[in-house]
Amino acid sequence: MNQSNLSYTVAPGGQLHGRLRVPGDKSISHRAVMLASLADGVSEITGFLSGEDCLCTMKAFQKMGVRIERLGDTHLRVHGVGLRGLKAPASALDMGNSGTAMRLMCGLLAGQPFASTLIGDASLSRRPMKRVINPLATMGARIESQDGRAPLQVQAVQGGLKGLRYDSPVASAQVKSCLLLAGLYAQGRTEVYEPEASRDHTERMFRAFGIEVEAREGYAAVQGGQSLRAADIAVPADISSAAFFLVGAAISPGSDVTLVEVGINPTRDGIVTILRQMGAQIDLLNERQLGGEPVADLRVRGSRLKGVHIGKELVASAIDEFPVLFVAAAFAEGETVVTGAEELRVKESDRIQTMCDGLRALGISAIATPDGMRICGGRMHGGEVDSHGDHRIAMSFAMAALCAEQPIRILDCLNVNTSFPGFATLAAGAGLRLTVSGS
Ligand SMILES: O=C(O)C1=C[C@@H](OP(=O)(O)O)[C@@H](O)[C@H](O)C1
Ligand SMILES: C=C(OP(=O)(O)O)C(=O)O
Repeated sequence: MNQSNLSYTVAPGGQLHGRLRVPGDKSISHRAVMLASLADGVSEITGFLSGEDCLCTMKAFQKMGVRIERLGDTHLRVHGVGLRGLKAPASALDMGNSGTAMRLMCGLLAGQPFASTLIGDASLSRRPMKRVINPLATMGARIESQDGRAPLQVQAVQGGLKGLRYDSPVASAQVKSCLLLAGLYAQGRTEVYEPEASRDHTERMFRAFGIEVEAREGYAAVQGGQSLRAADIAVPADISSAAFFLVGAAISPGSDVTLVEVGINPTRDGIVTILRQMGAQIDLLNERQLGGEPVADLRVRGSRLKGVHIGKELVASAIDEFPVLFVAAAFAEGETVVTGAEELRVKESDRIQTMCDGLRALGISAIATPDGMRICGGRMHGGEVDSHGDHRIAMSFAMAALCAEQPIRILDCLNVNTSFPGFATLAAGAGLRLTVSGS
């Protein structure tokens, strides 16, 4: 996607109120489509995120011969073709803006008896793919790239893949899940060790589809050749989308918001831990299980926040929430220091630099470091920021307006649709003074 002329203008002040359901979890929606497509039998997915990223995954499987019915905006019926039932796609598979889709598909396609090509938009074509290409090559896959970047040409391999034991240098669920998916097609066992625990949705969903997987913190392993049996999946609301409202309500005194049915998987709940350390008032209500994942209703009320130090041990469990956490830090008393978060530099944008530039443009004192940021809480005067087409940056600065002194204009916001269709309407309904212009 090229730069869009869709912008947000958010008038300062206001509070957030209400009982809201943010859309379905992006990570879980991708995986649900993938595993349902590879299963024997018909699966239904409810609460599916019909954002651009997951729609790319859905279209990729349709191109490979999987019948997927859309029974509603968030309700899919997937006619699985079995582990070995995919057909060669007639043209390149477009993964849009989605790193998760490209990396997971790369593993899954490496096991197919046909060649395929994965492409993406300008942002995705800049992101590093050697982290999956190299271990897949050790398994016997042949993937050609543009010096480690998309387009990726995945070749059919004679003789199939072989399992591997991989010590991943990064805590990345995308790398781990890519290898576990390839591992389904490999001879023997595929094992992945990680420096910190990354999100475990793949492991949980493997079990739901009848795949035996051995998993513990920082380790996951699967035996090749297992078949998947169809399963119905109910997707929880996405904690990464809820995060914008958690921070928006936490920074604006008088706010009181309840976010319902939010996934609180312990590999994803770093945002709650960190905000509570900052002094936020968050209650977890009605904790229960949904589709093999823990969920709760999260009630958050405005409070005074204080700066904190966030180190590597919390990074993976809040990786996509740092843009909005930097906004919380901008309004907290004292200094917030984030370290061990260099992965933020290779997301949809360089999220350290983009956030630092934006915060400084709005009058906040922030210093980017190679692996994080130092932010001094203070007064935000408002102004114009560029999201660089990064959905999470756009939504984070929108929430900042709640405590700014002047309006904030945010450029290039179209990609909000990749993860959070309906954000502007939901946020405005809850009290954010947001107007959208352009297309
Ligand atoms: O596996 C996933 O669904 C994801 C893993 C994370 O990426 P990394 O695995 O690259 O850290 C995260 O940033 C991304 O939004 C979704
Ligand atoms: C990093 C993200 O997604 P992906 O890696 O799938 O593009 C995100 O949604 O913040």
